[in-house]
Amino acid sequence: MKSTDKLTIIPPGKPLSGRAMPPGSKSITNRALLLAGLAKGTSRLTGALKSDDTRYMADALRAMGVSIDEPDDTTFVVTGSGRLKPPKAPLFLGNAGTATRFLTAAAALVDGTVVVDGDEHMRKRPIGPLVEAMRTLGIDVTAETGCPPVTVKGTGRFEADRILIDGGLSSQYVSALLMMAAGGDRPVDIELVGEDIGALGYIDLTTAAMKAFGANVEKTSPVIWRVEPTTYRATDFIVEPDASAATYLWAAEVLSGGKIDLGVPNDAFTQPDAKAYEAIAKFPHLPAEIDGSQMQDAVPTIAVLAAFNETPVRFVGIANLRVKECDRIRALSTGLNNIRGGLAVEDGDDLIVHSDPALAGQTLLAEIDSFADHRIAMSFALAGLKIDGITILDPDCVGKTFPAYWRTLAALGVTYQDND
Ligand SMILES: O=C(O)C1=C[C@@H](OP(=O)(O)O)[C@@H](O)[C@H](O)C1
Ligand SMILES: C=C(OP(=O)(O)O)C(=O)O
Repeated sequence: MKSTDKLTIIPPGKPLSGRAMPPGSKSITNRALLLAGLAKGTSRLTGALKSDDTRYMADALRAMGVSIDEPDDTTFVVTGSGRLKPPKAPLFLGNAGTATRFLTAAAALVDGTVVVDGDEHMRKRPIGPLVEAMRTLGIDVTAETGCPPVTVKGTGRFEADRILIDGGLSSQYVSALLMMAAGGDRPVDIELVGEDIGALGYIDLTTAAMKAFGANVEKTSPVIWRVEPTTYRATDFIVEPDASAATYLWAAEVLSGGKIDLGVPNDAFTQPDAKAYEAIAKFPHLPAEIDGSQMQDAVPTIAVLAAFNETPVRFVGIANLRVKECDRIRALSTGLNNIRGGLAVEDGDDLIVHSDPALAGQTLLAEIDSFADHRIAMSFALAGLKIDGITILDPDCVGKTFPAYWRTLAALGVTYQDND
């Protein structure tokens, strides 16, 4: 589809049915790219995601001396030398949280200076806890604003047998340190401090990927992981489909009353957002309270679905949605209230969606600000399946994780108004 600054969705008026595959997992692709880049030898990653976030990771690794070929749309062939080289210029990582956090820690394994930077949105996303934890290892690292840009002056080694990290704002700090730790010269215990961490399932994804690349990592208590200094071994690796992307298709299915074949069973995912299936399958009887803490990226999907539910839904455990690509709690309440005033209320860091099944079939002209956030654009497109007049601004932002999103909906029978 051609690039456009707005896209109006025409409600299909029929159940959406057919085959629609989500792309490869962003989270797993970016872990596998990094681990393959740190390994010595050639790794073949298949089923991988090609999108803005994975391109930023791949290009950053290329800038650090890793050779990466792309023989087709879902494969990366990665050849590392076993050591990342200092890049000649700052690494620009757009608004890719995974790439930014993972490479900040990995930069400690580089003998030289690495500047990790991103776009104006990334420059507002906190990285202070990760920077502080790295400093306690004697690594020279600075982030003046507590957000990128981050400057890491690595020596290629670090000395630590214990790292304390507060993962309350982002589990990615913990994942970043875990992946770095296998490149050390002695066993390291990584210990969570502070209150809650977000989705623990992302840590499991990290340790599973590390093991696949030959690392020896073990959970020795509910808050401690021990990582042995194995470095990484090149391997062939299959990336599973993206569970967060799957949530839009699951929601489109229940909203339209159709049958969408994702080509992968809903219980085959190892990613945290796969938990969303259970909630989505209850539509139009979603629970009165949904804890989003362990399936954070699925909350926008379920929140828009909740607008059409029989009864109101309160989303709890979602405070760190405020520091994602945008403040997602605000973006959701703004978009829902734009569709119909009073549809959503922010209560502290909870979001209450005052459901109204009668929204379906109405014409309500609403231009939805995506706030440059792929998940806001993709979620509100779901409202356009039922309400006539929903226009998504900046629809191209879906390129962050699901570049084929609009084409995928079109293949299921969704049409768009030509706004030109
Ligand atoms: O580790 C990962 O792959 C991710 C962790 C989550 O972020 P936080 O840990 O920042 O909550 C999630 O929102 C993000 O899309 C991907
Ligand atoms: C929060 C997200 O991304 P990241 O933190 O990787 O930028 C997301 O994809 O919803």
